[in-house]
Amino acid sequence: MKIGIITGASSGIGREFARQMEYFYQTLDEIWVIARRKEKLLALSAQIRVPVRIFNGDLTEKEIYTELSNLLETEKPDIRMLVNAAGFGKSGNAEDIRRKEAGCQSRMIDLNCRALTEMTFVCLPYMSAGSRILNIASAAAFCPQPGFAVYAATKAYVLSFSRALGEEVKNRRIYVTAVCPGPVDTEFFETAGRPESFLKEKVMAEAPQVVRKALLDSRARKSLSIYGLPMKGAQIAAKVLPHRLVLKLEQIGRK
Ligand SMILES: NC(=O)C1=CN([C@@H]2O[C@H](COP(=O)(O)OP(=O)(O)OC[C@H]3O[C@@H](n4cnc5c(N)ncnc54)[C@H](OP(=O)(O)O)[C@@H]3O)[C@@H](O)[C@H]2O)C=CC1
Ligand SMILES: N[C@@H](C=O)C(=O)O
Repeated sequence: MKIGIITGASSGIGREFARQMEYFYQTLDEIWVIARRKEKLLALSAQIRVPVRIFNGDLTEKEIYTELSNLLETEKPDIRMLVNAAGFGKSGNAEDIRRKEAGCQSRMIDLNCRALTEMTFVCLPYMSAGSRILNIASAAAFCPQPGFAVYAATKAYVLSFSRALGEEVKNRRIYVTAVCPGPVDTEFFETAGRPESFLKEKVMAEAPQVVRKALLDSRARKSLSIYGLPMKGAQIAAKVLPHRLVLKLEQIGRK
């Protein structure tokens, strides 16, 4: 059985991957989707031609990994594509966030970093030559971001982990792509709060385009997928300019 697995499929970027995946992989037997909101996953499954298997759970808790591992062990599917999209952010000074919402940033690290890593290791034994992993990092990974400090740090982890893992599994012909979008119009900002920088509002992208580019880049075995000129510019700027200067420019961009 050939399958795709998508975390964070109940909304935004993850849901869009679920919608587009069947067109990129015409031979998939099932798509397995993971998120906490079951009703959203049920609604998604009604929109997709390929049978969808729903895993309703919290990726920061261990139960979901036990359920998934047991099923993988029983069914031994060939995972053709894993998309790690579950994640969240929170705008504001890190210390203020901690004062107002104790535990929020630790949960963010747990979901954005630990859960993504654990999902990858749970799935890798069931991946074979030509399989793909897409880890949703962010353009926030390119440089530290005051006002998004912990979030940007989690995404720097995702980018670093993905690129190193990509080298480690290359000899098995498994291809890893770190997807680094700038702001995308999804429910993300309901949790994160509207972007502090007016520049982010100006470059807001749509999930279908970001996902289409990511799937094409994955097909082309690229280790990095960056949608749109503004974010490509941001990546180059973060590479060539001293981060001290980029940090100053970011502070000017904050409202
Ligand atoms: N939107 C943006 O501007 C950008 C987003 N990203 C990244 O893209 C990814 C997807 O975000 P996006 O689609 O925009 O945001 P959404 O808020 O629309 O989607 C987040 C998804 O993560 C799931 N999720 C959240 N917490 C948990 C949890 N504890 N356990 C399981 N699933 C969870 C949510 O499902 P549920 O609530 O049902 O559990 C939802 O499906 C994230 O990693 C985000 O950091 C990167 C760059 C830009
Ligand atoms: N890239 C976006 C989130 O990851 C943002 O910077 O708002």
